Order: sequence, then C-alpha cells, then structure tokens
Amino acid sequence: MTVPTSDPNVTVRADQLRKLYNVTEKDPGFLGSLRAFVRPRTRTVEAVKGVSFALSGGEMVGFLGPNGAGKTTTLKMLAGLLHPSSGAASVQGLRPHKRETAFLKQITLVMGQKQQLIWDLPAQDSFLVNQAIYEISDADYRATMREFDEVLDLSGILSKQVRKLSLGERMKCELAAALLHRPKVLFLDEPTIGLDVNMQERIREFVREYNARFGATVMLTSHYMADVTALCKRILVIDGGELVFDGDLSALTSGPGARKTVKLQLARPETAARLSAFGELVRLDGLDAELAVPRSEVSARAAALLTHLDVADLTVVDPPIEQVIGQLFRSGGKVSPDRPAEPVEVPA
Ligand SMILES: Nc1ncnc2c1ncn2[C@@H]1O[C@H](COP(=O)(O)OP(=O)(O)OP(=O)(O)O)[C@@H](O)[C@H]1O
Repeated sequence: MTVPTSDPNVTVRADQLRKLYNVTEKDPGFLGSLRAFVRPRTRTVEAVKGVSFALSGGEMVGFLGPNGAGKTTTLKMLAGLLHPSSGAASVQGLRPHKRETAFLKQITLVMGQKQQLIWDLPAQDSFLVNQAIYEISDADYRATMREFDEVLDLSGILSKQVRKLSLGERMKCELAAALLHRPKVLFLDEPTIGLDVNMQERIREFVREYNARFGATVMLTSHYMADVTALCKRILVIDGGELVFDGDLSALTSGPGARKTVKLQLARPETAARLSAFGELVRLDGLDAELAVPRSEVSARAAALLTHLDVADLTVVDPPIEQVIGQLFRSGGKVSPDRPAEPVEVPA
C-alpha cells in the first residue's frame, strides 16, 4: 500500500518502512566465544518488512501484534531512534531520523518497559531537566503540572526518589515527564504494562483527556485489549514485520467474517468431536462448552445444537476481543467473508 502524500491532515506517515537488524550469533560457553571471535557469524533479521500507513491529526490508533512482530521497531523508526533500512517516515511533515529540534518538540515516545526518569533523584528533578531541555517557561510549566496533577494526582510523589516509587506511581511520573512539553504526537509503547486495573484506567483517562485537550495523535501498543478498546477506534495489526490489518476495531467484531461465541451448558457430557461439528470448539470444561460460530450462521447452529444435543442452557455473546485478535494473527490478517450457512453433520 502506498500512502497518499498530499493529505494535509496526515500527521504520521510510514511509507514502505523497512528495518533490517544484523545479529551476531554465538554458541554457548567458552569455546563458543572463541569461535565467534575467530570466525564471527552474523545473520540478518528483517524486523519490519515495508509497512505503510497514515494517521490523521488527533487520531488514536492501536498498534497490535504478537511478541516480536515489529511494533517497537516501527515506533522507534517513527520517533527517530532508528534509521529505516529503506522506505520513509514522516511525522508532522518532518523526517524523524534527522532528530531536528522542531521534530523532537512535537513528539514523545513512552516505553513502559524503559524509564527516562533519573533513578536516584526525586521525580521532580527529572521534570526540571525536561523543562530546561524543552525550553518550557515557568508559567507554562506550572500550568501544565497543575493540569496533569488533576488527572494523575501527582502531589506527594514528586518529591520521592524515583527508585522508591511504586510501579504505578513511577509510570504516572514517566508519562507526565514525557508530556511536559505538550507534544502533538504520542508514541506509547505498553504504557500500562504491569499496572493494576485501577492504575491502567487512570493512565487511559489521562491519555484520553490529553488527546481531547490538545488534539494529539496517539499511536498505542498494549497487550491489554482494554486499553485499545477504551481509546482506539482504528487498529493496525502487524505480524512477522508485515501490516496485516488496518481498519476499524468494530469491523472485526461486527463486519464480514466476524464470529459469535455460543456458550453451552450441557445436560450430559459430549465429546469434543461431536461439539466441533457445530463450530470451532474454544473451550470444553465438564458440562460447559464454548463454540465460535460465524455470525451469519448463529441461528442455524443454535437450532441444530438444540435439536441434536441435550442442552440445559444456551447463550450467544460477542467473543472477547483478545480472541478476535488472536484469530486475526492466526489467519495472517485475513478477515474471511460471510459464507452461507452449511448443514451440520453430527458424528454419532
Ligand atoms: N536491536 C536488535 N537487534 C537484533 N534484532 C532485534 C533488535 N531489536 C529487535 N529485534 C528483533 O526484531 C523483531 C521485532 O522486534 P520488536 O521489538 O520490534 O517486536 P515487538 O512487536 O515490539 O515485540 P514485543 O511485543 O515482544 O515487544 C524480533 O524478531 C526481535 O528479536
């Protein structure tokens, strides 16, 4: 896919972005080290294989993919930390890898697994360092801190040494420090990782308010689907370095190819083989079973289940979004079209 180049509303653009890493390989042990020293062995990993997309100003987009799919590498290229092997990125009309001051003042990259606050000092000191780096006036600094404090409740933790903060407290400070200069584009890489559900919600609320207040563009990776469903209408899915889906989250749960979960309580035990005739068996636990069924075939399959099996209770629900995304990964991003209902053949 080639990204349109003339849309003035596009703030983030990836055009055939590709990244190769050269990895040095070494066998374990002393002999392995010796061999690697005498005859170094390298391998090329294609972490990102020519991805293209465009984000509009103010859009919040979820960037999903299994481990090692290329999410962080893509975000690092967009934030200018990595130089693409080929292709091009542009953010607010600027080339990220040039790391110009005008670019750095408009973006931020927050990595939940890495910290930018100075470990041995109170968080407040890191804030003052950022104030100086980004040339923020005292008046703006105070106003921003007041606003952030309202949502994140920072008072009482800013004067504590960073090393003594809890994970949640530290993450609130990390976010506030990273947004002190009020960037227009936020790259958030797992900002809620390891946090309890209350703190995840607090961070989401903060991102939502920031986006509404400043019209910021947000690209978010998270392994917690609740973050994505709460904040993003659109998702990009990357798998094996390739972009396999770019569209509305709702299209996955209600569009062609979407599936429903049929929850069954059986009156007597059934075999997996018999249940599988009615749909994809997702769970079988004693008398409780769950089947994934194409949306367009739900009525026919439910009727067949009630006819052929001894069912005590049957309910139809939307599958958890994790399951939908998992299915998307397994199908290489292909959303299969609706098919006409097929007759069910039940093994004896
Ligand atoms: N500095 C590096 N040198 C060599 N290979 C790397 C490097 N960084 C990442 N990779 C490889 O590139 C691929 C993509 O990694 P990346 O960190 O971008 O994935 P990810 O989608 O962010 O994964 P995760 O969800 O596990 O954080 C992986 O195969 C990884 O091993």
